[in-house]
Amino acid sequence: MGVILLRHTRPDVAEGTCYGRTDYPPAESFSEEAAEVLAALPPVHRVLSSPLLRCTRLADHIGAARGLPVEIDPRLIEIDFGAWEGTPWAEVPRDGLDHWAAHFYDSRPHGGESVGMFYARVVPFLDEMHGAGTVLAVTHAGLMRAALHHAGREGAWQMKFPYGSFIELP
Ligand SMILES: Cc1cc2ncn([C@H]3O[C@H](COP(=O)(O)O)[C@@H](O)[C@H]3O)c2cc1C
Repeated sequence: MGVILLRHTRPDVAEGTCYGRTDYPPAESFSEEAAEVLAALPPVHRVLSSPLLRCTRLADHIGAARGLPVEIDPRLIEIDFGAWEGTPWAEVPRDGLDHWAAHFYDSRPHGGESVGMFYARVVPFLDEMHGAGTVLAVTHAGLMRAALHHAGREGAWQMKFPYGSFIELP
C-alpha cells in the first residue's frame, strides 16, 4: 500500500467562497464526519498533516484513535489564492479568472501561488513518499489533484473530491 491522501472534513466557510491558505476551522459537523472517516480508513503507520486547522483537527483525531503522533508538513498546505482568498468565486474579477484559465501553470493574477509554483513544492513531497509505506497525509483537494497529475492521470486538475474522502497513490 502506498501513501493515502485524505481531504479534510467540511470547513466553517460559506459555500462558494474562494479559499486555499486561509485557516478556516472545521464546521460544527466535525465529530460525525471524523467518525465516518476513521471507520473507513485502512491501517496506517504514520500520520502527516497540513498545518491548517481543517487538517490538524482531523489528523489529531486519527492519531489519538490509532496511537500515532502527528507530523506537520508545510508542503501539504493548499494553494495560495492571494487576494482572492475569502471572496465568493462569483465575485472574483472575470479578467483574472480568464487569465488564470488561459495560462494555467504560470498565471497568478491574485498575487498568490501559480499552479506551477504550487506543483513545484508538492512534487518533492510526493517523490519522498514514493515507497515510504502506508503513510496517511491529511491534506487538501489541490494536493490530491497535483498528486494524480504527477501519477499521469488525465484530467487530474479538474477532479473533485468530497470532504473526508481519500485516494491511495501507487
Ligand atoms: C489548480 C487548483 C485549482 C483549484 N480550485 C480550487 N482549489 C482548491 O482550493 C480550495 C481549498 O481546498 P480544500 O477545501 O481542500 O482546502 C478548494 O476550492 C479546492 O478545490 C484548487 C486547487 C488547485 C491546485
